[in-house]
Amino acid sequence: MLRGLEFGGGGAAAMPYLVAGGLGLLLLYRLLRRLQRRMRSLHGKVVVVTGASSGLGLACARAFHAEGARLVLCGRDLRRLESLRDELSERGPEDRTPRVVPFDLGSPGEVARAAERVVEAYGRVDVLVSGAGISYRGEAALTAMDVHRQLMEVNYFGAIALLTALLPSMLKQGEGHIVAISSVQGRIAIPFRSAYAASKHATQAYFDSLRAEVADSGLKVTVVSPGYIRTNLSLNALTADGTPYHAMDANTAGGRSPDSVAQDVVGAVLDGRAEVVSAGLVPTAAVYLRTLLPSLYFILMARRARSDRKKAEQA
Ligand SMILES: NC(=O)C1=CN([C@@H]2O[C@H](COP(=O)(O)OP(=O)(O)OC[C@H]3O[C@@H](n4cnc5c(N)ncnc54)[C@H](OP(=O)(O)O)[C@@H]3O)[C@@H](O)[C@H]2O)C=CC1
Ligand SMILES: CCCCCCCCCCCCCCCC(=O)OCC(=O)COP(=O)(O)O
Repeated sequence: MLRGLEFGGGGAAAMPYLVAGGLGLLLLYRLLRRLQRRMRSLHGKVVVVTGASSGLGLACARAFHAEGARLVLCGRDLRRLESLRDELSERGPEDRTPRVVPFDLGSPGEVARAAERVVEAYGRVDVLVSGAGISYRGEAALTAMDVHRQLMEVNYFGAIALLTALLPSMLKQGEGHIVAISSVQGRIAIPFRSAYAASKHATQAYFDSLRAEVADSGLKVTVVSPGYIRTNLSLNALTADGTPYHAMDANTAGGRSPDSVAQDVVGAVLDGRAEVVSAGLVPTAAVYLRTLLPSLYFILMARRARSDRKKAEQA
């Protein structure tokens, strides 16, 4: 008994040393990661960015260019892609002038040809940032099937069609990095986002499978799951009948800056991370809640649906 008490007392006395040791190990781990990151470089790497004409993709293009990468810029809006190319070409040597490959990810016929032009641009692809995407706002029960299909076509099928066309050359190289820009809505589903959340859940699952399959081929796969970002996403979102939503949501307007999320994307590539949840406390907590206490999460989401519906009726 006495011995036990003595032991207990000794354990309490050792606690500060254990805490200090733990913190020391954590600091050492962070320091090593920072050193490792400094040793990796994106200089001269060929980085393909889809969705480079706006928002997060545009910010990623700027961030990778600042790291010394050679860029291939993709999107539909040629004018905005060319304007980004001109902006970046003024900031780097001529051999790093970005190439522009415009195409519609929602048009299956265009993707294979576009992939050829993407590889031709610099003769290789080191990093693919699959950032293009559209969102949606609507009641599942009232949503036209064409809208569900369009969300899947752009966010999921288009993205994996491009990747499938680029994979053989990346596998042949034996090194490369694939970054899927998903969303926290690839981990949790919220009301009135059925088509969007479904397309992002599909993205998460596909890239998790792929990561395992290419693990021994020298290719890394990162899924980035951001929370709200200040971009045009809500303006461009589709509604239940397929017409654009055309409004800036408060959540979108109050979201993180695209530049800071782009820094997380660059960091994830430099650190070779498998996944990054780039979101605030509440969306991140929601991801854990959905996994650990799903019944509570479902109750909260039913409440959210009721409240959103009431707000829409009053508006
Ligand atoms: N904003 C947010 O709150 C969040 C965004 N995300 C994700 O970030 C990604 C980027 O979105 P974000 O920057 O916010 O939104 P934006 O609307 O600002 O940008 C979307 C980009 O996707 C491109 N795109 C859309 N449709 C197509 C298409 N059919 N073919 C080719 N390119 C297309 C657009 O280019 P163009 O018009 O030239 O075709 C544009 O460059 C998306 O995958 C989104 O789901 C994730 C979490 C939160
Ligand atoms: C601190 C304890 C919190 C416990 C969690 C309670 C659950 C609260 C639910 C919160 C839901 C967060 C949703 C976040 C959605 C989001 O960030 O989505 C990112 C996007 O992709 C945005 O696309 P959208 O078209 O929806 O604007």
